[in-house]
Amino acid sequence: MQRKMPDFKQTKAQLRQELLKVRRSLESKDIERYSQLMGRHLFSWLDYQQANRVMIYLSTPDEPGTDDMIRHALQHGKTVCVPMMRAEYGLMDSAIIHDLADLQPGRLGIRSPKPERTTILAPAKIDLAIIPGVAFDIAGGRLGMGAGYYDRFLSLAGQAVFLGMAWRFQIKPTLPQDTHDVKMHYLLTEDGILTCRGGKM
Ligand SMILES: Nc1nc2c(c(=O)[nH]1)N(C=O)[C@@H](CNc1ccc(C(=O)N[C@@H](CCC(=O)O)C(=O)O)cc1)CN2
Ligand SMILES: Nc1ncnc2c1ncn2[C@@H]1O[C@H](COP(=O)(O)OP(=O)(O)OP(=O)(O)O)[C@@H](O)[C@H]1O
Repeated sequence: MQRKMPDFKQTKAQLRQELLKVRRSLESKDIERYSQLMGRHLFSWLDYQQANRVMIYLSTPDEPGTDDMIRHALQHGKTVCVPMMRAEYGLMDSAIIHDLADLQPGRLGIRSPKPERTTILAPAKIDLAIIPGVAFDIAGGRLGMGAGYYDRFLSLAGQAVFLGMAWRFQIKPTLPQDTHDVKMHYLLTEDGILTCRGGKM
């Protein structure tokens, strides 16, 4: 007999599986087009324009692409940092990069900064964090890959505006939430930027 997960965890796991299946079925030309639109929404947003230190996730092929955002932020003189997973599962740092060439293939199919090319930025110094998700809800709730990397990390980034970034179909009215789940202030999709209920104004 299969061991039963608690209901809550099971609901999250099931939802994660369903949404990832849809995400992985997207066509690359749509991914490219929608990612470009998302870039345009971001670049014209005041919170982005005013941010000096920006943390941007390193996209996998089925996620909204962030390479153009990284290039744009670097060209505009911002300090850009990216997630660097530690050897201990569930823990990560933010590493400053100067170029997309500072990256290499990493664990879990996610690119990672080359350690010799990067320095760590304290999470408390980040102004804006652009965060991936498997799903978000309109109150800012987030469902991630299920390892708790971002929940742990963002609890240390108290200064930052949290911008969740996902395809429109990943935004749900409500998601199951744990007490440790960190809430997004805004969501970015191909349709634009949405302010989360109870988020920073
Ligand atoms: N681009 C990106 N970077 C990110 C995240 C993310 O969602 N997207 N994360 C968000 O928190 C963290 C990584 N979290 C992850 C946790 C588990 C799995 C995972 O189990 N993946 C595979 C197994 C892959 C393998 O073992 O090779 C799976 O989907 O089955 C992936 C990422 C930090 N960096
Ligand atoms: N701040 C935290 N402190 C301690 N444990 C945590 C914290 N955040 C998450 N966890 C634990 O990590 C595991 C995964 O959490 P959860 O399902 O919320 O991950 P997620 O948000 O989907 O993943 P990720 O952030 O990697 O995308 C859970 O067992 C959870 O209890």
